[in-house]
Amino acid sequence: MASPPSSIPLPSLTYFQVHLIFVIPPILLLGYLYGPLFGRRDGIKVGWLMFMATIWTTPWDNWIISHAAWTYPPSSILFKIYHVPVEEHLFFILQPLLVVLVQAVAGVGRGIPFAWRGLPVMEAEGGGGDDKGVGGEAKDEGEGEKDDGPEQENEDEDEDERKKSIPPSLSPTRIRTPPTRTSTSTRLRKTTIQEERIQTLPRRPLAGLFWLGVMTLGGIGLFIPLPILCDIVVHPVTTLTDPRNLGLVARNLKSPLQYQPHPVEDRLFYLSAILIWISPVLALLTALGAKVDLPEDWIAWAVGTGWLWMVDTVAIRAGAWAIDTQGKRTLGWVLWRGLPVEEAVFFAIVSYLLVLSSSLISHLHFLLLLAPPPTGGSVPTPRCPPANPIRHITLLTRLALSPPPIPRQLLVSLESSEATLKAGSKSFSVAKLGWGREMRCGLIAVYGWCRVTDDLIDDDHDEQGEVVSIETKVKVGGSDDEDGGEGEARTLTLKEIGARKQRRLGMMRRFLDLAYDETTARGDFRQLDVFLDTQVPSRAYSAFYLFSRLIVDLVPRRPFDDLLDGYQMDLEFPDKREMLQLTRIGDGVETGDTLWKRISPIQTEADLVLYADRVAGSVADMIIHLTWNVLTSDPVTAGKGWTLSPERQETLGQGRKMGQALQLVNIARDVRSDVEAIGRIYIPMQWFQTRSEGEGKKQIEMLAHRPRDLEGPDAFHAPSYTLRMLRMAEELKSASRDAIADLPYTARAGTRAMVASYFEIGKEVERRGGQVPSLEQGRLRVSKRRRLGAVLWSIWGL
Ligand SMILES: CC(C)=CCC/C(C)=C/CC/C(C)=C/CC/C(C)=C/COP(=O)(O)OP(=O)(O)O
Repeated sequence: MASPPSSIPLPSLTYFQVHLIFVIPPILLLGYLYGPLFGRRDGIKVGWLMFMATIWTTPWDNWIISHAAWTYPPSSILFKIYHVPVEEHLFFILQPLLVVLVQAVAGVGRGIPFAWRGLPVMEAEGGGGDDKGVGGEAKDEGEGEKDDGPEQENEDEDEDERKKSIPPSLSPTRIRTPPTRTSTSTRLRKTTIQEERIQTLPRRPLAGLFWLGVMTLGGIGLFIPLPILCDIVVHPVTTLTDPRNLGLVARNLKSPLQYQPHPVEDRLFYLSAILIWISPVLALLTALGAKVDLPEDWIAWAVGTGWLWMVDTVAIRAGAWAIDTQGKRTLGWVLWRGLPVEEAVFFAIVSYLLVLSSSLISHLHFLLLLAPPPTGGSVPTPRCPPANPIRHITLLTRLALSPPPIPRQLLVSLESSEATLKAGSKSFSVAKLGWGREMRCGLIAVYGWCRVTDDLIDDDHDEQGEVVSIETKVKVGGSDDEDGGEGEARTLTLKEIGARKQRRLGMMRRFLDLAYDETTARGDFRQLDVFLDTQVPSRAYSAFYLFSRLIVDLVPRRPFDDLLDGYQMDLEFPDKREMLQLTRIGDGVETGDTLWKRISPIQTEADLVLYADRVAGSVADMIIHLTWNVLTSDPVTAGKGWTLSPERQETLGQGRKMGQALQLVNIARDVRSDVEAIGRIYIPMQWFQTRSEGEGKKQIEMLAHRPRDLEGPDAFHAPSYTLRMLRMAEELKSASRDAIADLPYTARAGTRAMVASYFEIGKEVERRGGQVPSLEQGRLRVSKRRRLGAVLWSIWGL
């Protein structure tokens, strides 16, 4: 272990210079990187750790220095407060900042900030009116089935799809039980299982005891000097009865503050002092359940420890401070190049404590989001902890002392929704980097629901974008059928497919009714859970469940209704075959007003903006509500009727415009592929009508019937439409961009990232002169690298 200190001389450094050269620059760099995400939760966490480090360490540090375990050349320091140099006090503050920032940067993509798989499931409680999900009455189910029977029958084909689309590690998102004759009991059982709860912060008494043991060892090392300890091992009786030894130990035990080290040597002094000082805190935190178990925790520990070892080595060798290596107060062992073992232990164990505390605080912040403790009244605890540090810490302490168990399904749903989004939305998976953890979690819930509902309405195409619903075999029946049979394969007619979509839309509206129902708001999820179990297709289950448990308190219903109105507009388009007939204009069909109207519900630019507002302005609305409720102490709640101040109304309006802009970019990109895949033309009919006589008719015919023809006099001329749409998008974007500054600070980077990620598509369309590919030619894609570049650039406001 020991190696001789290197003989290469180092220029001498003062303590402050050590900070300036080695400690402050990495903090500034990490602070710059993480700054846009550094919010209230991080601020209070770091502030708390700095405060605790200062009050816990200052008396100890004074005591150690007064016993000369280390010393400072007078020329190395500015001044002392009692025994401790002011630069040392600065260290108490900088070290937590450094370690927490490394952990935050290393874990920036992390969703759930603790490992939970493998934790035991608590026993499901039965009965009760609150969030137990058990005992859904047969009556409720019967009613649900009566209303929605046909939908359920047709949804069974979804089960196979679900299995394909969800990564095996995350399956099952919904726990299925084998089909039985008595479907009611099956469903009740399913509901029971889904409410299994997990204590994510189980107490760790053994770990606590371990650290108490270490503390005891520290005590022994401190109060019984090493020479006496060695004598005890060799001659226990004589040593333990020697009055001189007993006198020294007894005196120190009696008045620890007047502690007298062994006059000649006390080589265990510094090491024991470290252990006795830090172990009680570690014992308390680990007993409460704190754990260092995620990769980023270990990265932060390793980087923090390694860096500070390096800094310490350099500082000692440059004479900024000196550790007693003569064997009076230390073991005199050197780990490497002049770093005493005690210093190595000190930095390793302090970094460990910091990582442990920091991950515990993140854990508590997350519990506050998923399961806020009741306030006593009917008002739920805000999901954003208070800005006032005392109230903030008090709330976290309350949670640490009685951590709420979390429904297992909530954690499963969060992970599976994130995985679905990762596979389904390129823009989102890159843009989410700009958001802090709690917001990202809300976004996954909101965005996941929008995504799966959109898929349920639009599932005319499969993963590869191939049309599957026209003239295709759709299996009806399956494992959930009453008779448990496999069901017969048969072809659904277009009419049936249309009717199925309408039923799904109806199902979504009924879901919103139940989710925002007063009973649910009071925490009684029974009716809702029966609905989830019986009416929601399996592949959509996680997203609906997540919505019901997380979103209802954070986002009002209105934007979701808007979204469904947008879907309704989608359903007003003719089906593909009809569209192809209607657009066979050249075959002698006259394009009277009614014909244009039958081709698309989007007749004018205003209709297009209305559509974009419903399907994407609404998403902006949801996100903005999330930011207010997750990131500020001034939440917008159901209790206050979701009322907004005029300033917030203005921001919301601007935000919706931004959503519209992003949707227009999306539509521009997909003008050809939408026609091929789902038979829809989102270009306002007016744009065709106002072209020269015959030209508009020809253009729409070309688009509908030969979307793959990119060039030639008879090809659809996409740029005249796509570039026009992009201009509209650009105008909306410029009008609303400044409003991003009115969002909460830590929402700005994420919003900019979203905008940048989606607008990269627009830039690509423009770069191609407005020409967009058809489905067969491959969807226009922006490489992940380019998106990432745009997102990172926008996050730092560059
Ligand atoms: C300006 C202010 C105050 C706020 C802005 C508020 C925000 C974040 C607006 C953005 C809202 C948003 C993300 C709308 C969705 C737009 C859209 C085109 C969605 C299509 O998404 P996907 O289908 O997932 O796209 P890809 O699959 O192509 O990635």
